[in-house]
Amino acid sequence: MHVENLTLAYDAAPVVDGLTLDVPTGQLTAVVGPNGSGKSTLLRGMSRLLPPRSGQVLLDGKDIHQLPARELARKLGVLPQGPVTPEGITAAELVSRGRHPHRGLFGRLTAEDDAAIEEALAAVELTELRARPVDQLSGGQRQRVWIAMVLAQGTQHLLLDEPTTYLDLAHAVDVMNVVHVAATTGRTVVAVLHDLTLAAQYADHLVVMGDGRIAAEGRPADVLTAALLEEVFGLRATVVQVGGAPVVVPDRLHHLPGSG
Ligand SMILES: Nc1ncnc2c1ncn2[C@@H]1O[C@H](COP(=O)(O)OP(=O)(O)OP(=O)(O)O)[C@@H](O)[C@H]1O
Repeated sequence: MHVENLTLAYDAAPVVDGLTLDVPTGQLTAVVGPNGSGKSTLLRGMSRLLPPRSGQVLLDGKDIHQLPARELARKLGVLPQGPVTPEGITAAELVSRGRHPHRGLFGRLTAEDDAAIEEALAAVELTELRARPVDQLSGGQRQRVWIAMVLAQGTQHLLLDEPTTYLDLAHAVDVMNVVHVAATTGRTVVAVLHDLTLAAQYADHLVVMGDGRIAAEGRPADVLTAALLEEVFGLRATVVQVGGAPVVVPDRLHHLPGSG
């Protein structure tokens, strides 16, 4: 996947500003950055939810806006920020919607569809809750159902906007493990993440956004430095290496009122 000189806007001012990004194939790319830096907007632009002001997004060498919707849905799975759950739908029904792009003329689920749905539910440990209405699940369980839906779609490319929102740390790690497995089995994953430590632990490639542009990108250990955190996030922190990946320890004293 390649983003070329992409500019995105909701009104006059660009929110993503002439951004170029070569997404490494078959790897996990994490996009981090302060609130409002344009991460979700970038993902919307990459998934055709928002048309570009200028520039383009290429998938397998083709402009995503030139691809028929069904073909795009077979190649690209998207977890948007805050997806709206249809009323009364069960977990298994919602996950089965991930199979829509693959369904034939009469729309019946095939054995292959059933297997993909079961595998996705199991991957996020929701098999037992499959018959429950999604609007009766906890925020974290609901988030996992949506992730299962995207996984069931079985696409080569995945765009995930904050997949670990609402999740406790153990479930966040479980979901990141699932995402990591997807990447190690050849799928290309781009995930917006807020937790810098999780991002650094899992990402092959880290993209740091600041003000609609890429402030830095590369291997997490090279990118995530104290100087960058101060410059882009306005955060004073110490970065320590654990198991070869950087861990961010905020220097909270600098943020306490009256601490100067
Ligand atoms: N639908 C919209 N209409 C108008 N402006 C928007 C819309 N969505 C986002 N914006 C603005 O675009 C800018 C970037 O927002 P975006 O959601 O892409 O940032 P983000 O980096 O994902 O932030 P966060 O970390 O808070 O989720 C912000 O200034 C935001 O107010």
